[in-house]
Amino acid sequence: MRIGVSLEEAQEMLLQKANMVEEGSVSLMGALGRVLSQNIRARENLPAFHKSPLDGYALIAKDVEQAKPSHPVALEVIEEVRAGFVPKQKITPGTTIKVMTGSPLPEGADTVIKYEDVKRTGNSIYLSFPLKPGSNVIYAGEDVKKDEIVALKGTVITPSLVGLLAGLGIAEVPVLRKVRIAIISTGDELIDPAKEPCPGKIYNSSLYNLAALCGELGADPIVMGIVPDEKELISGHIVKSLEAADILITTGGVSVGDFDVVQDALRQAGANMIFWKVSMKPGSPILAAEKDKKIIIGLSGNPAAALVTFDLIAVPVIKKMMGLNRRMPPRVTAVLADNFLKSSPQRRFLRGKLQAINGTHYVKLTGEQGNGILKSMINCNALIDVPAGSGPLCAGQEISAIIVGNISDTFFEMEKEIS
Ligand SMILES: Nc1nc2c(c(=O)[nH]1)N[C@H]1C(S)=C(S)[C@@H](COP(=O)(O)OP(=O)(O)OC[C@H]3O[C@@H](n4cnc5c(N)ncnc54)[C@H](O)[C@@H]3O)O[C@H]1N2
Ligand code: MOO
Repeated sequence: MRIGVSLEEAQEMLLQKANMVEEGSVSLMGALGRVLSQNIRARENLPAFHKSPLDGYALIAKDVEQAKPSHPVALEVIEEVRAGFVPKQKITPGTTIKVMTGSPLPEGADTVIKYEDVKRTGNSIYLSFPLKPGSNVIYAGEDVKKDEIVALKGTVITPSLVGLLAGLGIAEVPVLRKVRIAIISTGDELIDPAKEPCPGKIYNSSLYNLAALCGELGADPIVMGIVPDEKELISGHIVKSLEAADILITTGGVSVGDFDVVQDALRQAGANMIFWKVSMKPGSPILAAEKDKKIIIGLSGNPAAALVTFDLIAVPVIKKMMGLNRRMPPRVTAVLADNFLKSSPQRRFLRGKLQAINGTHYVKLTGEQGNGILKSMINCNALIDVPAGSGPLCAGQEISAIIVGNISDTFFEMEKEIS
């Protein structure tokens, strides 16, 4: 076991060990938010056939090249075709077919003119101006060409992709199975928020917060509940969790107190320790272990510390298991909007809100920064990365921040394929 690693070493060690879950498929209606396990290639052109974008008449442009108001050109209407039906006849010189918006372009036609621009008398229409060949035609493959890759494996299925796949006639989508994440909260002091308050006890906030974060990521949280600070009990829950889940997250009991027994419980459960303690604040006592190729991350009990380390260390691991190409949170350079008067002997992450004001990125602190403060996690979308050895920070200075949560990270980086 390594004791006292950098954040980047911790991330790298766990990413190397994380395994992607298996591939499956899902029907298109349930595909939103899932991760593609294969590139999606169009089997057909979209649209599949040339069609009319107007209610009008399909014709051969050459037939009307001499049309003028003083010498209108007449064409014979030989058929009418509605959207959803195929013309039975072919257009030959001197003829036209009445079409509706979305109708297939009749064979032989190269142009469409709208109803309002012709005069109809009986079975004839009269045009008083010429049209360029190809006017008012939607061509087959104009949107997507047959065999074109429309979505990359390792990306999340968005509502617009669901729409595009439907347009391409793809009803079953290859995706990775949802990652199952077991969550255990350790601590004699914890009670569920549904229980009556009790002297000395506190409500278990982290379990709810972490389960919500797992759900937001697109994973399935398996809530194992509260386990008292007893090695045997925790060890039993670790074994049970790993039978049901792909990865286990615990909170509490990772420091040096008499009842911080998670490390012993992991050993008793047969897990091998990977690291303990990361040089950062908050969340430094975090530990990681492995059993049967499954990763266990023990977050510190302090709620904000647990959440910050979950974002920075657990999320990239979970994203790799989910099959996502982009695992690491994006980083931005921004201007600090507030003073932060404490020095930072150790590397520190401050909770902030990234905003763009008149084209400049600013990060405003979201409130008190104590390791148990929950309120400043609300509205936190960025963690300011304060290097070890920094003095007080002043409003207006340039800082580096890591984007967390569900701000679309496509905003920060171009998508590329990872094979
Ligand atoms: N002698 C030392 N004491 C501590 C050190 C140290 O280096 N030497 N490190 C401190 C730091 S830093 C942290 S962080 C904490 C981490 O401790 P644990 O991971 O063992 O966490 P607990 O003691 O179990 O809990 C800490 C705190 O958080 C509350 N808590 C725990 N779980 C939850 C939950 N699910 N929901 C809400 N609140 C929770 C718990 O009641 C404690 O107040 O250790 C320091 N101590
Ligand atoms: O990890 Mo603790 O939250 O550094 O104070």
